[in-house]
Amino acid sequence: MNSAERLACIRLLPKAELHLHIEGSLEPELMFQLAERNAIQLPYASVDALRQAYQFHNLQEFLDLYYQGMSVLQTEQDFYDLTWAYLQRSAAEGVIHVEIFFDPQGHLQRGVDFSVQIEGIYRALCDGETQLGISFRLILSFLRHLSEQSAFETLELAMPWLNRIDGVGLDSSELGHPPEKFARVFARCRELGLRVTAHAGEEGPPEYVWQALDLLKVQRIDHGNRALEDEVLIERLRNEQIPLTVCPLSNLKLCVVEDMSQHPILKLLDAGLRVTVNSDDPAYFGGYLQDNFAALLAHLPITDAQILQLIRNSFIGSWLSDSEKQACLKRLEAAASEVMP
Ligand SMILES: Nc1ncnc2[nH]cnc12
Ligand SMILES: [Zn+2]
Repeated sequence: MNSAERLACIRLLPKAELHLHIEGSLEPELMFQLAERNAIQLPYASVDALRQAYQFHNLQEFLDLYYQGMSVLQTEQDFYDLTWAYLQRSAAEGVIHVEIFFDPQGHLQRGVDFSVQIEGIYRALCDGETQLGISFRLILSFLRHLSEQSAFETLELAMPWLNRIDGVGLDSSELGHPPEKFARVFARCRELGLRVTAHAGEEGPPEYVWQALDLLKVQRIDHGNRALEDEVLIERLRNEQIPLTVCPLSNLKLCVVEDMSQHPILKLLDAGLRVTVNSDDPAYFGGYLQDNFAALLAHLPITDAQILQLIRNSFIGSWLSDSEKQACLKRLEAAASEVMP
């Protein structure tokens, strides 16, 4: 099979996405529409001019535009439209389960209530479940460049909504904001029965991955690329089968890797780690899940068996119940035996 045929097969396989910032799925076209609807002036003349600006040399340069972009999200309907657009795209790519982050502090700082955010996102997720057959988990992500106190205040605001929130994450500027800064917040979240994950080892050193595991007691690591610099850490991740939510196009756009042919995903997989493929901020990084697989196929000697393992891992590493995982894996194997015999 050539790459186009293999990609067509991948599209037909049921998949899960575990690392997706809903604000990072805000396409320039929708950003302009929402800006007009809310009478907000964007500092770009056109959709094309905005897309042109998406050239980043590091995480911070991206984050500056990401926070600026989300300023158009004002009403419950805006959050609904954003989430619904992501779910429709994902359904078209064979995604059947999503675990998405939202960044409440990025909206609270602009005066948008927690209730506005979660009502819109959650209504779209429920519609996605009934109309598109996509199950979901929702993850509240704390911004690590803000204080521990701000994270605690955000958690307080989330308390009335905990029945809709499955877990918490940690994102934003990694360097200089080690996981240990949030050890007490995460301890409280775990006490509340929330699942926990954290971005670590994207730009930050292996030490941040250790801290995420030992101090935050995370069940997953978002990114984790730099774990490869520490053999003992790799052994720990392998022994405990900690899922890594790897994001190839994100890593390329943020210069975490120089070239897709140098992406460490196959090394991580060959080391026996529970690696998954994800799109992170697809509107900013050049594509959704399918585009990430396309990039891997185009630049790495990835086998069908490795592709299947990555997709299996997306269900195994998810926060679905064991019986839900088994059902998804069964669906995957049935589809695989038809399209990838
Ligand atoms: N890739 C990323 N790393 C850290 N914080 C983020 N927020 C949105 N995308 C992010
Ligand atoms: Zn991320």
